[in-house]
Amino acid sequence: MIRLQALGFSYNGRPLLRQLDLAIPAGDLLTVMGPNGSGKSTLLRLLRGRLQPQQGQVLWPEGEAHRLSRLRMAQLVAVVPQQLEQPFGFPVRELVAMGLYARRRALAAPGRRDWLLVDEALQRCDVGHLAGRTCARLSGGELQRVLLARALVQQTPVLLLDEATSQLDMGHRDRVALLLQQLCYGEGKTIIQVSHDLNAAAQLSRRVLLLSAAGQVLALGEPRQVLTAENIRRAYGVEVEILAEADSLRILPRPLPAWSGQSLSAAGTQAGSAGAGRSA
Ligand SMILES: Nc1ncnc2c1ncn2[C@@H]1O[C@H](COP(=O)(O)OP(=O)(O)OP(=O)(O)O)[C@@H](O)[C@H]1O
Repeated sequence: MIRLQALGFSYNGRPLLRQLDLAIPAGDLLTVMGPNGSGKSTLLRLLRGRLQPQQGQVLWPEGEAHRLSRLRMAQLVAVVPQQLEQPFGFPVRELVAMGLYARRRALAAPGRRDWLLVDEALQRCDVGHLAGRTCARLSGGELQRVLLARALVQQTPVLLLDEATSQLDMGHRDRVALLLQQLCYGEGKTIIQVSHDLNAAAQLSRRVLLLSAAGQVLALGEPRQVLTAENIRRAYGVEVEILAEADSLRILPRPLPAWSGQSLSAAGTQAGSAGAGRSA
């Protein structure tokens, strides 16, 4: 169980997350959603102790997140980032093997069992055929699957994904969605993901946390309770149609308005003006 208690955070005095209370039980599949700049990635950084809360706490069973060592945190949580900060010259198989280091005491070369683990993760993420390629030459979607494989090799109880499937084609997105469900519902991992994909969140998640543009909690709960037309309008300032059936929830965006010569500011489509809706 991870607990956020009255969590608050500001950048340069500009408040972002405020009074956030949240309990994340083991085995949760929580999707964090909200407009650009609402604090989703910041929340993930606070969760893994890379940022220190200015108010409140982020509590893991082992202690406050920002007080845990990097090694301890790497044994608890594997992160799939949006992208690599720098292009990597490593071969794919070696990058994935880096996920092993949180579990190994010495800097010894990986053994046979380690490489089996690496190859299994490569297969699960459908990047086995890329094992010998250089990371710097991968496409965006290929690299995202390689980074997911690295996270699997880390064998942590918790996975954090920051828009980790944003560059996948439809086929790979479905495949990774199934893999995430298997990891969570079949293998008991806790998954906390940031996503802009309302439909994937609706199908996959146990719970959704929807933030407002100002970084406050608009709604938290099961997808059906959170992903309502009203909440989506308040968060993003867009109109959607919700098709709710017994075993599925589909969110259909209304067609884009035709451009009729108005300026963007007059169209009022910015998420920052969430709640105002479209004036066009
Ligand atoms: N190091 C920083 N210093 C100052 N401001 C920052 C810093 N990092 C992020 N911000 C600002 O804080 C806000 C929240 O950023 P964050 O990356 O958490 O948003 P997000 O919800 O993940 O957005 P997106 O959907 O665009 O990925 C943004 O306005 C961003 O510009």
